Amino acid sequence: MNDMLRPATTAGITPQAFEGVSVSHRGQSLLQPLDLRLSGCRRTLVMGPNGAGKSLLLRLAHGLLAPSAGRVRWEGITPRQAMVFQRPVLLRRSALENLTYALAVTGTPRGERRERAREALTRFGLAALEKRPARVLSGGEQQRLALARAWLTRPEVLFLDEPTSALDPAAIRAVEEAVRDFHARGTRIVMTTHDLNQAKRLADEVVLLYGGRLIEHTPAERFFAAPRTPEGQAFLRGELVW
Ligand SMILES: Nc1ncnc2c1ncn2[C@@H]1O[C@H](COP(=O)(O)OP(=O)(O)OP(=O)(O)O)[C@@H](O)[C@H]1O
Repeated sequence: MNDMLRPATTAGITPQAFEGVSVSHRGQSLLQPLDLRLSGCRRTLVMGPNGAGKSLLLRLAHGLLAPSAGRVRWEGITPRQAMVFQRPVLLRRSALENLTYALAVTGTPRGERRERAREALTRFGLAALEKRPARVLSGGEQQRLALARAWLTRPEVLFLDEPTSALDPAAIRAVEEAVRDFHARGTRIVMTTHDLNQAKRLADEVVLLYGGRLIEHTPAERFFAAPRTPEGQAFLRGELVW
């Protein structure tokens, strides 16, 4: 079986460790030294006010940004990963071609690409739009296309950076449904959001950042019932602004 098509397994996703990781820029500290370990097939929701460092944390985790100090390492074989952004990065091609291209890059035989791409379009409610240029799709449609593309690569870990912040309620529901589907298929989810209710709906655990500091890494049930820290309590009351 082509390695890219190997099903993700819930048990064996390599843990990821942040060890003394910090980020600074021109002498200014953006992320203070933090230790964090993400493991298992969990849904980790990264929360915090604007500028807290959520996107930095995700970019570090996905290897898009190198830490200024410390290291981010996989405690074993680097898993298949995908990342979905607030504004999807799509090719200037049709919706279908965006997906067949992703399959080509990941080594899927030419003869299988169209059928698999069409299956994914159907799954994400985009079958009628396959010929439409991806760049003219609505925000919600583009996000679903980005999720369909990620779906095809069967990631073991999916990073999502504020994937719903520009979407209407129906599109938000569709993205949340997709996140649940990824997780049910055995994908670890690491996702940033501003939306407390969304975090309540989706999270197994919460990472709270504030002012570039890691404040809490807590099981969701405990966090939403009674956060350990004053910052966590203030955040839940809507009083932690920046
Ligand atoms: N390339 C960069 N150069 C300089 N400063 C940066 C850079 N990237 C991020 N920052 C700063 O680092 C801090 C954390 O940014 P980050 O984007 O991680 O915040 P965030 O928690 O995702 O915020 P938001 O909720 O507003 O998206 C911010 O003060 C931001 O201005």
